[in-house]
Amino acid sequence: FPGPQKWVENFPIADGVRQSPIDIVPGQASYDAGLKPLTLKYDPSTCLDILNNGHSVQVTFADDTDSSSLTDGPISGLYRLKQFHFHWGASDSKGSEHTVAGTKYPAELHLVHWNTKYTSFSEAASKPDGLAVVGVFLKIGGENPNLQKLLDAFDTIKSKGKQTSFENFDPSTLLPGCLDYWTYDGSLTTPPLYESVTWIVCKEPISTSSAQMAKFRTLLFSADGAAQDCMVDNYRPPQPLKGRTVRASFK
Ligand SMILES: CC[C@H](CNC(=O)c1ccc(S(N)(=O)=O)cc1)c1ccc2[nH]ccc2c1
Ligand SMILES: [Zn+2]
Repeated sequence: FPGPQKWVENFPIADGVRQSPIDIVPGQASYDAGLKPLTLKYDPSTCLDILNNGHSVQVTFADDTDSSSLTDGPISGLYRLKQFHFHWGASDSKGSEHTVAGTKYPAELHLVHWNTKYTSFSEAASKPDGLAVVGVFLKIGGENPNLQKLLDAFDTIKSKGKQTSFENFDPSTLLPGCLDYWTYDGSLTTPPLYESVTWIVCKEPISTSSAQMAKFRTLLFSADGAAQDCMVDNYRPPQPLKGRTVRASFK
């Protein structure tokens, strides 16, 4: 799985017009009074399992009903929650995919939703209005007890391909108190880099501790039995804006 600089060889869209992540410059974002507050309704009983997919740690949800969904905000219609995952660095000085006026956070949470005008995530994933991803920055502060529930499962999913059941987790416990956001048209940040994502990046970070960040770094990119390769720096750096507008839901 070659690094971001090589992706263009197999995925030419890596040089496309709406690639993600980007550097968000608050002073250049345009406030849009027409943007609605986000409506995020999550049902913990839809939480299924936690997986090391070789690129990140992912918590997957049952998406056969509308019970965990995103509506309003910058989108129209209803998008169902499919999964959430994280990106993080080898140290607390880097790790987020989006940056804010050049500032990197130690990690970034992505809550991935798909547009129910399509019949499945896989169908939606390649459509220009197919996905909506809510991004939440993690900053170093107090220990996060809600995050700890995830971290406690990491020992059983250390290597690539490992997964274990993970039930009754409420992803809204990982959201910041204030849901002010920036939004722009972008892409998946890993191959196939489809330009199918309405990005919704929360202005307010959530807190985590340095010790909790260290726990993320105990995961492995490598499968059982292979040479141990620590899962760190699984973030794509910011991509060219190419004339896109970033809108703010707040003044
Ligand atoms: C269509 C891609 C998908 C796998 N990738 C993802 O689901 C995904 C989701 C979110 C983000 S991010 N960081 O932007 O939030 C990046 C990647 C995917 C889904 C089903 C598939 N079947 C075969 C291949 C295959 C690939
Ligand atoms: Zn992501």
